[in-house]
Amino acid sequence: MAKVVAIANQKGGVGKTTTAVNISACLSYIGKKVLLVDIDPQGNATSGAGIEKGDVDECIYNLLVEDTSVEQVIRQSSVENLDVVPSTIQLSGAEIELVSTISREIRLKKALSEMDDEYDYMIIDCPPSLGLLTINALTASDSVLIPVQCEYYALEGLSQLLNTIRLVQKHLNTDLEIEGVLLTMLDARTNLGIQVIEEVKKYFREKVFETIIPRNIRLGEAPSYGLPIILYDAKSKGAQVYLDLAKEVVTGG
Ligand SMILES: Nc1ncnc2c1ncn2[C@@H]1O[C@H](COP(=O)(O)OP(=O)(O)OP(=O)(O)O)[C@@H](O)[C@H]1O
Ligand SMILES: [Mg+2]
Repeated sequence: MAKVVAIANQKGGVGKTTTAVNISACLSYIGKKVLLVDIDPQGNATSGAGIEKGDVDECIYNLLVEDTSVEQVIRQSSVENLDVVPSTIQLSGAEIELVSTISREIRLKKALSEMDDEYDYMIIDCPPSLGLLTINALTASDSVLIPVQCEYYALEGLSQLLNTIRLVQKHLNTDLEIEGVLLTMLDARTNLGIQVIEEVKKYFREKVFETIIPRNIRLGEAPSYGLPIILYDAKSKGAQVYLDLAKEVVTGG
């Protein structure tokens, strides 16, 4: 049985995709079979995992809206043991098209359950919104990992996210848990970063991952080569911290 983890925060640019791609690659690196599911129309996780979006015929859109089987959509990535359900800009229309679809919130869950025995982990990269795509991700997941950027206003918007998680728990997925809160893009040279860490820990307590992701130039560069950090620069700080995070997730940290 695969463990399904959604990477979600409706705030843009907090490190969701960087985390989804790199935790997926690091889980594969330590021997797990992983499916990275891109449910963001921007398709950044797709290209970050080395898949050329222009070459994708059938993507997650077809799976959500047209009942295409997940097997038909899955692609191999540049990493051994890591497969991808790609997304393209086509998905941007899905939210509106799904509105009139029967069981619109459980489309992804149904599709992924077909592949449940094939993988150890499924990691879902969510878009920066709390619409039907993110609801589909939360409904399909066992847990949600929340990246929070170490900057001023870090906690802003999190109450809306927690509210959405509670609604999903109540109506669609009673078993959904919070995997943890991940602090990202820490600039250790500033006091602000330290303050944000304290603030987030005060609020989320033991739910905060021990691993903190620093700002690391190599992490920012890797996507333009279509490579996860563990392949782009295995010796970098970025590779080390995402490997630590993957281990924390596996051991239940
Ligand atoms: N730890 C890091 N160090 C340096 N750059 C980073 C780090 N994490 C993310 N970035 C860069 O910051 C930008 C935003 O990160 P990312 O795309 O992962 O965020 P996101 O939450 O997925 O954004 P969106 O909400 O648009 O989907 C990207 O250019 C990424 O390469
Ligand atoms: Mg993203």
